[in-house]
Amino acid sequence: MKIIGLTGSIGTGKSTAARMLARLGLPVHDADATVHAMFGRGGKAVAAIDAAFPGAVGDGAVDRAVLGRMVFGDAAALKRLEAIVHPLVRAAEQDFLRRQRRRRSRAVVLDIPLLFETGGARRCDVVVVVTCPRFLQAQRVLARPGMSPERLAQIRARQMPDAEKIRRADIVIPTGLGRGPALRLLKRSLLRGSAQTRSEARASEPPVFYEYMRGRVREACLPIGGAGANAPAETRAPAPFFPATK
Ligand SMILES: CC(C)(COP(=O)(O)OP(=O)(O)OC[C@H]1O[C@@H](n2cnc3c(N)ncnc32)[C@H](O)[C@@H]1O)[C@@H](O)C(=O)NCCC(=O)NCCS
Ligand SMILES: Nc1ncnc2c1ncn2[C@@H]1O[C@H](COP(=O)(O)OP(=O)(O)OP(=O)(O)O)[C@@H](O)[C@H]1O
Repeated sequence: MKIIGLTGSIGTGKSTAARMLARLGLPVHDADATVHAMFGRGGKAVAAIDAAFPGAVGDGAVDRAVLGRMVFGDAAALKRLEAIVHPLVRAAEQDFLRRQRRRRSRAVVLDIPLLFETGGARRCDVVVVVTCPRFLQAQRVLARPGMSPERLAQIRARQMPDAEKIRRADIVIPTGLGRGPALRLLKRSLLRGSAQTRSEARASEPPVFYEYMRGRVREACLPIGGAGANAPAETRAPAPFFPATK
């Protein structure tokens, strides 16, 4: 059974890509969703979070907004949280892999935001990284309720830089070109990649990926507007702006 790792920085399009892959018939394990489930009422992590982060649990469930405020700006607190959560996520992932092996699935997807940071790439046959330009990432994330430029900066500081993820990737999927192109690229490279070794997957990548990895395509994205003069500077497209493929 081929294990396809799917990762990318905050707001770069992991969940969207994972949904596309699920619709294509691949079983997907979503690490974020696992965390969210174990934080719900009766969830496996609630008691441990209550003990370690007083005030983060209310009505029998973890309040993720409150917990997020406690940890994203505090490296030591985040480490304590990860020490509680990551082993539980890993156990759930192993259950998933066992179930899929029993069902004789040929390929599965592990959607893990911190795949590289936690050494998870070693467990995968192929690693797919989704990416989009920084300003577009900021537009997407800052459109979420409760998000602020400060929170985004804190989370970015806790994640491996995009350029390093792209360097380590076997397959890179730019998501700034829209859903159609992302889906086409996923189909083309992954459905083949799921039956391939890592080096074969690298060799079969369409040229745009190589260009992207060499830094020759500065921003693979369509000129999407939306960030007006009063929007935070980081959400504005850098000028001059070149659409993909140059
Ligand atoms: C702090 C928590 C409660 C905030 O929950 P909330 O629903 O507000 O945010 P969400 O989970 O959707 O994450 C928002 C963004 O932060 C990123 N993020 C989450 N945890 C981490 C982390 N430990 N390090 C870096 N980035 C992180 C996510 O990948 C996502 O891009 C939650 O993210 C959490 O429990 N994180 C620790 C567990 C963890 O490491 N999860 C990552 C997948 S295993
Ligand atoms: N290929 C794409 N084309 C256009 N928009 C996209 C694409 N992929 C993602 N988006 C948009 O970007 C936003 C973030 O996407 P998504 O939630 O999939 O990111 P994520 O990486 O899972 O985020 P997080 O790390 O916070 O969980 C969403 O509004 C989504 O609709």
